[in-house]
Formats: sequence, structure tokens, C-alpha cells
Amino acid sequence: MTTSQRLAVIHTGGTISSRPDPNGAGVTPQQAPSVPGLAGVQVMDFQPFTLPSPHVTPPHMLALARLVTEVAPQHDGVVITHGTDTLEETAFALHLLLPAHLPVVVTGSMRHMEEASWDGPGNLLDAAQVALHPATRGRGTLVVFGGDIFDARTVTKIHTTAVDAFGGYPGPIGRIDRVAHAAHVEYFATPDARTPLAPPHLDARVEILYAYAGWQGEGFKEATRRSDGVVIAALGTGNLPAPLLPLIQAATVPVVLATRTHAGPVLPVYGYPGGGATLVSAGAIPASFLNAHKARLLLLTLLSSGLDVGEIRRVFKQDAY
Ligand SMILES: NC(=O)C[C@H](N)C(=O)O
Repeated sequence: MTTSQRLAVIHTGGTISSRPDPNGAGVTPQQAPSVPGLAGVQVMDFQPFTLPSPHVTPPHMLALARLVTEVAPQHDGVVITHGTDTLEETAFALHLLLPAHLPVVVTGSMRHMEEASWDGPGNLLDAAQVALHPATRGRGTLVVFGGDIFDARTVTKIHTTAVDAFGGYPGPIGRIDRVAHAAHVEYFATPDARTPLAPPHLDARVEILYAYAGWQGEGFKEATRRSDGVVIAALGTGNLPAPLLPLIQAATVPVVLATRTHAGPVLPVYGYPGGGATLVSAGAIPASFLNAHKARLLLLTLLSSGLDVGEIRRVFKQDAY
């Protein structure tokens, strides 16, 4: 006798749960989708909230991590459906908060339920089969979209409307395809192991500022005054216009330097005023390969965990996330 596998599906909203509003107010999340065609799998659905993903906040992410921790021991895998706009942020938060042995897969769709090309069922089936696959164990929180399997640290939304909406440098770490009706899952890489963080809340306030040619630092002082930390989506390898150098030197909260460029690390290369080397000497913390919104979540999680600036610097420096 074969025992069936148990899958937990946690629905949070997004286009995968959406259809046009009956009152003509546009597309809105309304009804959770069901996992199609999974013989021999017991599916248990959970719906902690039903939100468009621009309404998802770090406290929602912490609540999700707690729900996964609660349900995962009774299941062989966990799938989370989520809106795509902030999907990578929730996936990265779960990566930070959950131990890597839990098979958690986040997915969504780009087309809503009433479109002929609705990509929800395919992504959901892929996510379910990846979550239940033995090779997935130990890889932490993953994102599955369009048959590609991504590491939560590097995945990013790369297109506003295409169904292959996710990518990121250096690309997928695996792939799910089908041979006849059987899932064929292959991995090319395993995310590094790390210790999960256990913040009591995710309420620290961290803002992002976006650099541009001619920025004189408008908004910087205000952002540092009203927040616990600031992330800058800087230029190239982490450079800024010269007026930012004294502002960063005088900042009293941690300032993390990410890049607005879509791939590559932040490195202290340039020594002109505002060059990355001068900013790091002034106290800025390079975000390595993390994009600005993931660097914000890491900083927010570390601040909410009570770490001081020295410890925060060490976590970013050692890529200990
Ligand atoms: N494709 C989507 O899910 C986009 C939607 N605006 C959301 O993130 O909720």
C-alpha cells in the first residue's frame, strides 16, 4: 500500500486568486485557486489573508513564516500562492526566517482566472510537485514560475506582463518539466546553508532612496530622521554624487548601499568623492548582490532582531543570510 503525500497550500491573494471585479472596478483578488490534477496527494488549504501583493507588509511575512512553521511538520511540502509584485520580498523574508530543511515554494500567476492564458494552474501544479520532490529538501524557500526554480535570494520580477516574469542574476537553480504526466525536476545548484533569524516582530522602519544623476541628497536627512535604517539604490558598483558623502558620514542610523543596476555586486572600487570606496570608509554597508528591496528586508529583520550596527555590518559582509 502506498501512503499519500500531504501538501499544505497557503493562499495569500495576488493575480492567481483574481478575476475582474463584478462592479467593474478592475481585477481584484477574490477566490483561492485549487491545485489541479495531483493524484495521491492530500491537499490542505490555508488562507491567512487575501491581498493584492502591494498590500503585503513585513508583519504579514512574519505571520506567514509562523504559519509555515506550524503546518510544515504535518505536511511533506508547503506551497504559498502570492501576488507577483512583492513575491520576491516575501520569498526572501521566508528564506531569512525559516530553516532550510522545510520545503517551501512560492508561486503566483501573471494572468487572472478569467483569461484564456491563465498561468495559475500550471504554476501551482509545478510548485506543488517541486515542493513534494525529494530533491527539494534542504534547499530552503524557493520560487517556481514558468517551470524555472529560483533561489529566494536572487530571484526578481523582470517583466510587468509576460508570463515568464521572473529571472535574476545568475538565474534559475533548477527546472521542472513533464515527461508524459510525470514531473521531471532537475537542480543545478543548492543555496548556501545559513541559520534562520528569529525576530520577535518585523516592525523596524527602513526606507529606500533611489539614486540618480544630479541627486544632491534630497530626502536623505528626512529619511534618516524618521527611520531606523536607510537603503540606497546607488549607481553602478555603489557610487553616489559627491554631496551624499558628508551626509552618509553624519548619518546616525545604518546606511546600506545596494545598486539600481540589475545585476552584480556592490564593491568599494572608486575613490572620488561619493565613489563606493569613500562611502564605505564613511560607514556605508555594501549590500553585495542583494537588490535594494531585499537589502531593506535584511536590514529590517536584523534591526527588529536587536542587532547593533557592528553585527549588522558583519552579516552583510559575510553574506550570512
Ligand atoms: N501578477 C500579480 O500577481 C500582480 C498583482 N498586482 C499582485 O502582485 O498582487
